[in-house]
Amino acid sequence: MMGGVTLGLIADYRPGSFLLTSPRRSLLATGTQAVVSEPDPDELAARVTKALVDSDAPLAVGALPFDRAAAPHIVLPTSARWERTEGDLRGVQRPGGHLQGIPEAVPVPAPEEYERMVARAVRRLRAGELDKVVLARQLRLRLPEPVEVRALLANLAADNATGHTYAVDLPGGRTLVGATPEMLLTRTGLTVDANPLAGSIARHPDPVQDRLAAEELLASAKDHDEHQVVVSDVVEALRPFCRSLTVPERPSLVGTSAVWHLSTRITGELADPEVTSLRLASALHPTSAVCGTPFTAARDTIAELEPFDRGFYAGAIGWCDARGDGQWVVGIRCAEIAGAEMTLYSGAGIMPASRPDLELAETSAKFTTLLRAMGMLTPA
Ligand SMILES: C=C(O[C@H]1C=CC=C(C(=O)O)[C@@H]1O)C(=O)O
Repeated sequence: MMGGVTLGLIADYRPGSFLLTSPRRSLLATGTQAVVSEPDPDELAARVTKALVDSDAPLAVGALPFDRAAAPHIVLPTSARWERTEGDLRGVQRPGGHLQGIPEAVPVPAPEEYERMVARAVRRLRAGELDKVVLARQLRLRLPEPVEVRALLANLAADNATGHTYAVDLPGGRTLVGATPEMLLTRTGLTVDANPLAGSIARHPDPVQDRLAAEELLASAKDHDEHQVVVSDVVEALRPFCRSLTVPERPSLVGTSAVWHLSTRITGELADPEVTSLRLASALHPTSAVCGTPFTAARDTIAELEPFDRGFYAGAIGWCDARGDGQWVVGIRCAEIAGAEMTLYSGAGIMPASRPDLELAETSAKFTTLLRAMGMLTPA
């Protein structure tokens, strides 16, 4: 099925591997020497660094869950390979079939209930109880056959060449697979980069309409406010670790295959070279791009209104080496896969000016990243 197609490292992906692509290079890690699942961020970073120094593992890979108190899943693999990301990644044949043809596709909550959730959140936001909250929903699919993760990864990478395609094994025989446009944090020596995204609009198959959608986003006060909340939070989270920080005045526009986003690239210089990328990722995550602000009020609102546990959705996925360098991305535009069962996740930032119908439409657009890679939607 994948013959003759340039897939880079994805061709060697096997169940249990860890894959993270970026536009320039991709990482495939295999085997397990040790697993670290300590929730305390300082302790986690210290244990992972010690394990790396004491072992011959080239780096540590894995995921932090959305809930800071829940156990992370960090693995010391037996081997890791880097490869330049191929410029001409192409997808493989998509299984095909329209969503209506899938035997079971259950939205959780039902769309009208999601709109009610958003309306409740908007009332709280307008009453000043919090400034922003990100509310997510699921789409649960039961497929006729187990999901072919490698083929799905190939399609995700082909459709989302400017983002990060990932697969990470989770405890309990589940795999989190996705293609995120959002880089949480990269540490290279003393340099730290973060690229928060927030404020979105669905893309359009017609180029003229697509450009109009992008302009609508760039002109939207609600989306700029939503974006600014995230930028301020990321800057505040990085400040204690950095000697200096550079923050552009205005966001720029980035596009995935499905959505336009407002994006800001923040750069900093670390004050302490001992602070690892894993420690920084734990300090930043979950940002208000996936949770909200103030943090505690947003987290409690999510726990109260969302009818499921996010698990590793909206967590952080990445790697860290013995020097502390590494990269972590935000675990969105993803699905948790267990055999023939697939749970897709999609969230939207809710602000006082949010409209429930538009937030529902935004989450539907975000689902299309996975649905298109599964061949369940005609490509735009
Ligand atoms: C929470 C998600 O997206 C976040 C990232 C970028 C833009 C977002 C927004 O505009 O709402 C979300 O904050 C998701 O895709 O599930």
